Amino acid sequence: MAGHHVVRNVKRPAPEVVQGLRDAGVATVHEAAGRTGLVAPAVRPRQDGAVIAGPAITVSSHPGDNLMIHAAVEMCQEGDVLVVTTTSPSTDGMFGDLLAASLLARGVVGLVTDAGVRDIAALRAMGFPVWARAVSAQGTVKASPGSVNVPVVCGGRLVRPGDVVVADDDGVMCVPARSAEDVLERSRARIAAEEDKRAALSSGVLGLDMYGLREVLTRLGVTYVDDLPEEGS
Ligand SMILES: O=C([O-])CC(=O)C(=O)O
Ligand SMILES: [Mg+2]
Repeated sequence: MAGHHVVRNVKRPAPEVVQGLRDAGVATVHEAAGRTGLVAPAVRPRQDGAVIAGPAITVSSHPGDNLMIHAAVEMCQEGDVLVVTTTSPSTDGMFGDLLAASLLARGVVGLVTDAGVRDIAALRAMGFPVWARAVSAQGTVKASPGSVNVPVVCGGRLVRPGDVVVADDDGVMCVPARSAEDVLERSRARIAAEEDKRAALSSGVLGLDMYGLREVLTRLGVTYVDDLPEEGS
């Protein structure tokens, strides 16, 4: 489908599924998704301690131009996460406290962007969390067409509108809408298993024994010696 579009309809996943993935956190969800779906770590948290999850509203924008972010705000609903990408690499500060005020008014829980943000002190003070490739004061214009709610690539990951974006201090995950329930189930199983492991490790059990890693080391030819052998011996 050629051209630029603002797509109105987004199929959003069930709120319980979104909430469950948020509670599980990025690292667990990433493991549960078979170690797929992680947005590149260069798209990193710009505050401490924020944890969000929500359906993605996506923006494909011309670099250095935030016109389509303004168009996207109107498409956002309570609980959504705005995901902004540019059609070629850009670190321009295309998002700041004014746009955040607008998103907060619609109940949006955070921004993930492959480009830059600015007004970072104000964003932190107002409690609007952002995960961004850059912080840059570089200003942008409102002059070029783009699209809202089309599939985009953010930090090397495909993000479709309505996919579940989970973001915390560890980074950003995108869970495809069709596998969100399955990934939640696997996340819960991992959390339960990790409770037992945490208790064992805290009691002094070694990972070497708990995971059967002594055999792995042996198989890989790793040997234990009391002292490093002299060179040449
Ligand atoms: O207005 C802009 O171009 C971006 C910005 O700084 C804001 O949203 O506050
Ligand atoms: Mg500003």
